[in-house]
Amino acid sequence: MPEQVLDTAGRESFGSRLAAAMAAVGPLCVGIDPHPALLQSWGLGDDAAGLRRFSLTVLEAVGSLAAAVKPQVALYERHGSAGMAVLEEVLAAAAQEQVLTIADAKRGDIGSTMAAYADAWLRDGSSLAADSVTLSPYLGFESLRPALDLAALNGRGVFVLALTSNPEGASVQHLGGTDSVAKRITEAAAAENRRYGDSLGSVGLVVGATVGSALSDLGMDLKAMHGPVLAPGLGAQGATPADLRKTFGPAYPQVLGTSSREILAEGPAIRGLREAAQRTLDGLRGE
Ligand SMILES: O=c1ccn([C@@H]2O[C@H](COP(=O)(O)O)[C@@H](O)[C@H]2O)c(=O)[nH]1
Repeated sequence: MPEQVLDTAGRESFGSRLAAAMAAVGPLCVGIDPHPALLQSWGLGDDAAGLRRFSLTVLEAVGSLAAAVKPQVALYERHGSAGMAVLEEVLAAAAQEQVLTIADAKRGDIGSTMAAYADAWLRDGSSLAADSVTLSPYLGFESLRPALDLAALNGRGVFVLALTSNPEGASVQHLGGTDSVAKRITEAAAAENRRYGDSLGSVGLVVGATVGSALSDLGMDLKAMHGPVLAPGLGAQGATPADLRKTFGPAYPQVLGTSSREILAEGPAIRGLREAAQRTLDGLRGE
């Protein structure tokens, strides 16, 4: 088992909890993305009741096969307050079942507003509190400080966008060549993770499974970043577990592969969802 690391307030850090979950279960995160087309194919309404049934079914099916689940916040938000109430229930149900959560909210703003986002997603007692949240560093990595500090205080974590899985991301993230925007974000995350020594830090990055040779082209050292790497792009976006191993090389042990639509398309049967998640997990484990 990985070494247990404590955060500022003396609780087990997010990085330590995630490392333990990845060691116990494997490097799979399942995305909970209740797209309208999926709700329809599951025979559910595109409404709060449909969202609730969809999300709790996914959790029941894959909770024991996933180191974490990642609800896509936008797909709850499009239902307004009723959708956000369902998201609160899903986050609470995952916590009850001791499945780690990554709220895929991609928040980012000036520091004073960022503090409010941090309160929503990372503060004890918030109805939306998750184990971790995705953040956008477009206003500058340091603008994320309120979330970085609150996460470190509360045993929670963040995943900062570095190299996203969509082809358009390169037009911003690759700028600067060997001193690229993405490399600067990676270095800033590495600096945050120094407090955790050689253990997995609580400041992770999002790097798409689809980025090909970008890591070596841009000279990005994810191993030295010492944090978890959330890698979307498996399945529906075309990447395979073998691509992940090739793309991440020596940093592969830090990588949490995440897949949504490819697995979700096998619902609503619990068995279909579980088999799809198991196939992805086997691929990620190299079995
Ligand atoms: O670079 C990124 C960052 C986040 N995502 C999110 O991950 C899932 C992927 O869903 P699939 O159905 O497996 O394609 C989705 O919620 C995205 O918003 C990403 O794809 N790429």
